[in-house]
Amino acid sequence: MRVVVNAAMSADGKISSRERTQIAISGPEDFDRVDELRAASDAVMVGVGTVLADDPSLTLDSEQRRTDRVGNGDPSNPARVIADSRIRTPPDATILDDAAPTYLLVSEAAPTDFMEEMEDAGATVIAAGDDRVDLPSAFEQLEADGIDQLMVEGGGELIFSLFAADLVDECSVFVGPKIIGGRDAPTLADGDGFTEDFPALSLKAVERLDEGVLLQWDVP
Ligand SMILES: NC(=O)C1=CN([C@@H]2O[C@H](COP(=O)(O)OP(=O)(O)OC[C@H]3O[C@@H](n4cnc5c(N)ncnc54)[C@H](OP(=O)(O)O)[C@@H]3O)[C@@H](O)[C@H]2O)C=CC1
Ligand SMILES: Nc1nc(O)c(N)c(N[C@@H]2O[C@H](COP(=O)(O)O)[C@@H](O)[C@H]2O)n1
Repeated sequence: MRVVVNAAMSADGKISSRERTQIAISGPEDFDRVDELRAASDAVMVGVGTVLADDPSLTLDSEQRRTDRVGNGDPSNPARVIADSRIRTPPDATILDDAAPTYLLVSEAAPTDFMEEMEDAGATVIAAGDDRVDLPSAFEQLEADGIDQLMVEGGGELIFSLFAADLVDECSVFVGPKIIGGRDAPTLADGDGFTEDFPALSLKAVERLDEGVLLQWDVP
């Protein structure tokens, strides 16, 4: 499975403010590129922190792209994937609507009644890991279900874990014309951070977009 990380950060490297509310860092050109990347992916993933902060839909904005996917024999929207060890996703979260299939990656510590509630809401629950989602194992199960390209939008905790598990193939970051600041504001990769063996990136493309810059790296 190809794993493509895509996010937007401020000029000072923040993906949100310390209040963890959704901030539009991308401009219209970048949001359109994100929609195109979603359309080219089998599934779009975020961590439960992003679900709680943003209540995203993770679906396509463009009607034409939905029509094109159906013409190619795909569902109109890519599937949605949430890493949520103990099921903190609220039952009324937008990602549980019927606009696209949703996979909830949970751990064995997730309460059984919550798992049933999510399945009743239409989600496919995949359990992997004792206390926290074991991403390599969960990804094997997604791949077995036909997900060949997974786009990961964030947030910083999930992205760090993906780099730590050596699961990222490509990383695209839009750097927007804002300073957000704040030592507690989330960055592209949070978690515990690396102190050695820093993942190395190979620069693939640099492009001016909106009033910012799109940077694209391969992760060898
Ligand atoms: N500018 C941008 O492009 C984007 C910005 N954001 C912003 O990011 C912020 C949210 O980021 P953040 O708080 O880091 O949350 P994340 O979306 O990264 O979710 C993190 C949570 O995912 C769960 N999780 C389950 N398994 C794992 C695992 N193996 N590794 C890591 N996490 C796991 C954990 O909760 P548990 O232990 O309960 O399972 C963890 O706390 C919001 O402010 C949002 O607006 C988000 C996406 C894109
Ligand atoms: N690419 C990008 N640029 C920004 O400026 C952003 N704030 C985000 N946020 C991500 O998009 C999700 C919202 O998606 P929907 O519009 O609800 O489908 C949000 O949850 C973040 O993952 N991304």
